[in-house]
Amino acid sequence: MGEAPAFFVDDLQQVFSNGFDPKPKVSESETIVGDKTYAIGEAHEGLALSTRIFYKSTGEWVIPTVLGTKPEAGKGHSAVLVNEDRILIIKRGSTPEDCIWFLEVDTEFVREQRKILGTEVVAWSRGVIGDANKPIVISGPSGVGKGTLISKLMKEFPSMFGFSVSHTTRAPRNQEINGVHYHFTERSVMEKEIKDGKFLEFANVHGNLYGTSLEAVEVVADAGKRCILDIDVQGARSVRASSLEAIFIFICPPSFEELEKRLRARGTETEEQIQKRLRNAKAELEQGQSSGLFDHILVNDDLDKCYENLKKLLDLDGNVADTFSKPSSKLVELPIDHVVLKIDEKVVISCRTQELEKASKNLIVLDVSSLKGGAPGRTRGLKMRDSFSDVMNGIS
Ligand SMILES: Nc1nc2c(ncn2[C@@H]2O[C@H](COP(=O)(O)OP(=O)(O)O)[C@@H](O)[C@H]2O)c(=O)[nH]1
Ligand SMILES: Nc1ncnc2c1ncn2[C@@H]1O[C@H](COP(=O)(O)OP(=O)(O)O)[C@@H](O)[C@H]1O
Repeated sequence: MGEAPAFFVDDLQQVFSNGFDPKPKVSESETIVGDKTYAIGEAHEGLALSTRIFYKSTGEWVIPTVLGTKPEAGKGHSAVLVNEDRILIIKRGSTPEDCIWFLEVDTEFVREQRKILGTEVVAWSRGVIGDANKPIVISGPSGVGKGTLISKLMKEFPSMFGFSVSHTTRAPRNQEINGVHYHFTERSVMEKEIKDGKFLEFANVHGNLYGTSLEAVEVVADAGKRCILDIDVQGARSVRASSLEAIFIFICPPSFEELEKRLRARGTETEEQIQKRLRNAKAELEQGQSSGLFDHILVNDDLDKCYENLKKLLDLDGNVADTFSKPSSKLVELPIDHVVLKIDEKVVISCRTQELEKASKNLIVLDVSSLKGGAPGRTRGLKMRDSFSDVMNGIS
């Protein structure tokens, strides 16, 4: 049988009596991960959960850079370390959509961000039961028709898809709206935000800085929609290395001449900019088609045909209606009072009840063996069972 590595503490101020944090916490949990102790605190209902780390070897407290949307404090929480790389937070008496969170402390994404930022880093993501639809990354050379295809998809399925609005330092084109097509930004501002860990990925493209903020992806996920990212090949590579689990699609032109024709016909760039985009297109086409980075390659010759193929690979062919896809699996409803225990790959949540005979009916079992992705936004793949026999059958 297993261990209970996490505990729940009320009125903890006396535990941290070293003067580091004079403000009394409503509650705070501590989770030990190797040499570090992660203290997650709730000061007041509605405020974001706070995180600080105690280094046993040096006896120091450190405030990390916290990435992602933080959960709001409520009526306390339980914390349990899973897979050695993330802390599962179960909020007491919270709504089904808001009760399961992960604080990533040593995932690939966090390790990567630690290298980039040169600071201690943790990242929040919300736990999702089952496998919600993966985000879609679309890449391809300038002028190939990415924007056109994405617009068609968003127009036909407005409730299903949401566009990740990138930041860029390039000037807006005539029809482009700030906050809709891009967040048009000063380079110095964007560089500062990159340093502050606000970006999932960024790249220099055609002489300008482009990047996907964590928020851009989270806003779409929070609206319950499937996120579409229009980013270059370098960006696709960064996303592939991150823990955002996505489908990667590369769009090719039927020929280089046709690409040049489309770019000129669009009439949005100067001759110098067109030349730069065409030079870059050669490298992008080589990398996109040969790197194994992309799951699918689509040739955009006839627009309608290409659009049909895009829909086919997203399982949208046939009579798929534009419906808001609610998570199909059952959501967790937790009473305020519960106890959490980790047994192998299962987290058992025992909801307290007065009547002993009902005890077995008040167990919720979360299977954390196949978690996918993570920050930014969502950790998918949590499985849930809700009877005692399931626990016994699942754990030998
Ligand atoms: N890495 C990265 N690339 C981006 C991002 N947003 C846009 N891009 C890419 O930047 C390139 C230039 O985009 P844009 O200036 O809109 O020109 P267009 O491709 O000719 O329409 C395209 O390859 C986009 O896919 C982003 O957030 N990150
Ligand atoms: N299959 C196609 N055949 C002909 N023209 C196309 C096709 N797809 C897109 N276009 C046109 O090519 C130009 C570039 O398309 P756009 O969507 O802006 O490309 P991207 O976003 O990849 O830079 C636009 O003027 C668009 O109307």
